Amino acid sequence: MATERKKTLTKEIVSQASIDAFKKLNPAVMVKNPVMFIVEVGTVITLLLSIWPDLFIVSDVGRGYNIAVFFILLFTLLFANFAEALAEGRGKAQADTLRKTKSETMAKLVQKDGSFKQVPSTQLKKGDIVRVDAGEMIPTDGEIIEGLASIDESAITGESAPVIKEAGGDFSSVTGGTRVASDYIVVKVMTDPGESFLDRMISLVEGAKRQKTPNEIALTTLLAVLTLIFMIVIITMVPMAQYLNVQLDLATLIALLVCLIPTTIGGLLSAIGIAGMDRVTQFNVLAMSGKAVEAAGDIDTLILDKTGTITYGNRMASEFLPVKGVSSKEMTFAALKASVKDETPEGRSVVELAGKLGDSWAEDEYREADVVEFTAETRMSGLNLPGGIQIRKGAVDAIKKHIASKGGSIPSDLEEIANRIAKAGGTPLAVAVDERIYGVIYLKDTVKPGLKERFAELRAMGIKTIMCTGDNPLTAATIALEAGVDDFIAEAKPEDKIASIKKEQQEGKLVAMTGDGTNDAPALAQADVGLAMNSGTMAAKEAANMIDLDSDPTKLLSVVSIGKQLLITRGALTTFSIANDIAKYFAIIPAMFILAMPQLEALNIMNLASPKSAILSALIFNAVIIPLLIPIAMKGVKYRAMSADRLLARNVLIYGIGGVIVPFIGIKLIDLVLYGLHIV
Ligand SMILES: Nc1ncnc2c1ncn2[C@@H]1O[C@H](COP(=O)(O)OP(=O)(O)OP(=O)(O)O)[C@@H](O)[C@H]1O
Ligand SMILES: [K+]
Ligand SMILES: [Mg+2]
Repeated sequence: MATERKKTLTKEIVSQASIDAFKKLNPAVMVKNPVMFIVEVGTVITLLLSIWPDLFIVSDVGRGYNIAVFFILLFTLLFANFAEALAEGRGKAQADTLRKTKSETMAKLVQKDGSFKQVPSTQLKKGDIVRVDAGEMIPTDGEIIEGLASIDESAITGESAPVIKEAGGDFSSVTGGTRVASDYIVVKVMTDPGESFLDRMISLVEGAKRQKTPNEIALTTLLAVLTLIFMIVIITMVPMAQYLNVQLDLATLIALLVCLIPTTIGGLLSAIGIAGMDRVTQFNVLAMSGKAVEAAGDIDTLILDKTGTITYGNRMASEFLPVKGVSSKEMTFAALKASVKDETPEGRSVVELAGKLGDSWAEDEYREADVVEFTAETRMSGLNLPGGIQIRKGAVDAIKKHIASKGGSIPSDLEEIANRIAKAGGTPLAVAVDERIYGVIYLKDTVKPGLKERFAELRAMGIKTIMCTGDNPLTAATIALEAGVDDFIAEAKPEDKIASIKKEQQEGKLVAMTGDGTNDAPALAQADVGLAMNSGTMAAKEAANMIDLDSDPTKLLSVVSIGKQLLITRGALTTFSIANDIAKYFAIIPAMFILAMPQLEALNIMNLASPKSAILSALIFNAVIIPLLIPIAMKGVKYRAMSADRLLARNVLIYGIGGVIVPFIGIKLIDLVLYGLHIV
């Protein structure tokens, strides 16, 4: 499981990011980031001043100073753009690989008369029927309507072991770009050109449609307001300086402004978000939005579907258990009759087991029968024969109700047999012909390994796990115990799954849901974080805002950590950035005004070489801190499982106090170097 894709930063990614850093200087792109846009405006003005030093007002600072400020500002912009481009780089590289998978294939379109016509895969529309044989690539997304095959999904999941897919049930969806390894399948196309899973995956990993999350928008607004406030502060300094007879030329004012506005977080903000999304992808989880990843960081409750999520979901008939007074043979035949037209994997497994026990059926006998298909609502399936005979199998309580409504009696040992199966974690299905119950089918399923430990970790993070299943309470209790969830809800219909999510949400909790079935789709859509298993149905995958390519429900643990890490990283670097700006203020102002106001000497703890040196040193520090923080922005601040309050206190301490101290040291060092080299 959990195959972590190891794709580190390659030389190509770094060199591409260097080129992109220049491309991103385009003001139309830049304007989306107000803080850095102000820096860009300042850069342009200092460029003009480098050419015509007296363009706006007569100044005696000299061309060299203007040129120095211009270059430092330009590098500030390039460093910020580089951070963003680097964060985007891995996704872009991955998108290129996926695009190769998408290369044009020919598909065998099934015609009305049953013959095939070769058409390019890009021309397939919703509703088309195609046949795919062993060795061929599945041309686009769809659902298997005939056949059973092993599918190599490595192109998408990176997992080399093939998976079995078959018509009917929760394992019938196939993805374009994967390959049929053995046998053949007939597939009904479910997406129009350009809307396939692979298309969505490509635009996701390359961040083409990346939207700012509400948190990011709020922070961007805050940063813009801070920028405005600092602009006012700088403008009011002009009359003050005039009064004190201190010369404040334009380049100095721009440099001061850039030092004071939150350029560090302004420059790294989008890189932090993109890197967070990318880290989720490295865990083989596709997140449809950054908002979902952030929500994962704050999840209180996790609701899980049982079959196909906690268990593997290949519920197979393993035994037929007749009630008293019914022979084994009669029971087997009743189970077979109830399942001959049931196309779900459960139904087919009953037919298979009956076959092994020597029973078979004649197609003709059931030609006229009405099929009663299984639904999660009725929790029954079966046949209505022409003579009026009703054959049913289904959840024991559902069959009991059905029999009671027909005036039949319940065999005395039914409960005991069903409970025995349920206590072993199996699913009992009662079988009835008209008003008589014949016995119970024992459906076996296997719990996925390693869940208990992972659920315990979620518990340590303060996340409650609830299993929600359509199965009976006894089976649910057994599986819940085996899997180690905190709580369970049994005999749940699709609307009960939604209701349980809404209930938690109304208590102000953020809810995650993992599921795989079509009946989970509404709940996946309702949850704040909906994680669909890749093994599941198309409907589930479409409703969810995340898909786990490894179909491992505990993957949510990793997503939660990444979400928390993303929120913490953003908070930590914002704290650091603002603390930095305040420190810079105290470094520069005394140095600038010391000659005019010797009383400031007490504040001049840095003792910088000259006002110019103070400004240039602060500006250089302001620029280089961005690339120095890129690793933290990309990797994220390490998340430790501790209470939110303690975590906050810890980060304010490290990044707040660090943010004040680091610039003092950094600026002093740069000042010493500039002075030592006789630059200022
Ligand atoms: N083919 C079938 N025919 C008749 N009854 C079935 C069939 N498959 C399942 N059932 C019964 O219906 C119940 C609900 O099945 P379903 O697969 O919808 O569960 P669910 O709501 O998805 O929950 P989970 O997947 O967690 O078990 C099962 O527990 C079983 O008793
Ligand atoms: K700054
Ligand atoms: Mg299910």
